[in-house]
Amino acid sequence: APAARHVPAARHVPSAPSAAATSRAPLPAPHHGRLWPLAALSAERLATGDLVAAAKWGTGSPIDDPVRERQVLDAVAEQARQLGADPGATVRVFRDQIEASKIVQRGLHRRWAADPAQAPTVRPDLNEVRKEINRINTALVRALAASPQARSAPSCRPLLAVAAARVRHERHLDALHTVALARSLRSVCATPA
Ligand SMILES: C=C(O[C@@H]1C=C(C(=O)O)C=C[C@H]1O)C(=O)O
Repeated sequence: APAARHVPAARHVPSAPSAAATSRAPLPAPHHGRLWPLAALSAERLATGDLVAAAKWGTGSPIDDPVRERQVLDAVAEQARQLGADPGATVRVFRDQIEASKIVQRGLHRRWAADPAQAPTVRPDLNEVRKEINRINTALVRALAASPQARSAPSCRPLLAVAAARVRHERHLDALHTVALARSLRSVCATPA
């Protein structure tokens, strides 16, 4: 039939894709590969919560610092924009990251108040710890910007749960940090729970 000449051959023969058709085909998304850095970086960020808790312990400085939180959220929104990522989704994840850090800090302060022998004897410099947090924040924004498909896929929740479990074992997280890790990852998946 003459009309058939105008139809690309590859459409007629899907079982024999040309090299061009193969390169056009979307690669299977390495979803778990995109999600586990989010769990790993979240755990790394939570570990800084221990240092922040120690920096604030015995100083009278409150755990909640709304001015610093605003700076963090504004900075990550701007970084997301520069990467062409969704600033709203990025901010949602970081609100959870901040809540999770405060869960760790409150938990440790409770622990240290109940058993002063466990309290830290050296006080880290909060400004230095925040520089480290800023580095982790930037890495986390990049990991979020690299993972929109993995985060909107139906597989996001199970794969993220597997990644979090792996991180928990690798880092030997205690109950407090395990709860905080789950809190930190609450908004990572775009799909309903
Ligand atoms: C980590 C800190 O404690 C809290 C948690 C924050 C965060 O996770 O970025 C920011 C401010 C504080 O409310 C801090 O003071 O730096």
